[in-house]
Amino acid sequence: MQVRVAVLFHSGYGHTAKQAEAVAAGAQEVAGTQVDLISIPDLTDETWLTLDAADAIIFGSPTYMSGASSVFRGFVEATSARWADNLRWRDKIAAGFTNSGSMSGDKLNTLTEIALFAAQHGMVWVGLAAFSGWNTSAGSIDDINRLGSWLGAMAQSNNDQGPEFGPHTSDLRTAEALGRRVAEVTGRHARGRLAEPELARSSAS
Ligand SMILES: Cc1cc2nc3c(=O)[nH]c(=O)nc-3n(C[C@H](O)[C@H](O)[C@H](O)COP(=O)(O)O)c2cc1C
Repeated sequence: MQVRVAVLFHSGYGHTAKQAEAVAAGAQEVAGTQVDLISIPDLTDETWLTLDAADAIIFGSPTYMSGASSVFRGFVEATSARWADNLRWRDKIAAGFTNSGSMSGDKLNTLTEIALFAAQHGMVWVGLAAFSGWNTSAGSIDDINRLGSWLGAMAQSNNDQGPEFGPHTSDLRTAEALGRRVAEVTGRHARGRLAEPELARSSAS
């Protein structure tokens, strides 16, 4: 069966867009996954329907002033019509990613914002599930999850360099890992939902 994963993001200067492309590439590696990569300024009536049809949505925003960008927040508020429609996005898989200039830069707050937003929609949150890297004497800047996040994928891009130089390659591999994981979990979730009537029949008999 095919599952649909949408990657929905904002990027003011192109760095988070690169992270979003890596998330999408990771999801695309999982057989049976259709991936739609959607930038918030490009949202149309049609791409809103793509979000409605997705089995999973992975949300991404740069960290601006300790939280999601105002463009991303505008999108969050625009989803309230879906929320009011009896939680139209209930039970979709959700995940998140963010990128900022500093190693911390308070970007955990951005992921927390995104996770709470997904919870308000009744979505099912999927974290990174990858041990933190770069935190032992033998660790390396090239480790997966070098910034040590469980909630979602974090990336860092130098403030004085354009997106041709950042985010760091290990953060892009971490983003790919998030995309892969979400696609795999979404496949399992979708297959489980398909099997529900079958399971109900066998437990009733
Ligand atoms: C308005 C603004 C606020 C920012 N606030 C933070 C911040 O709180 N923490 C941080 O580490 N970097 C901060 N930055 C740096 C950005 O997160 C960083 O440049 C990032 O790579 C931008 O991603 P983008 O190119 O996708 O827009 C800020 C940048 C801008 C423009």
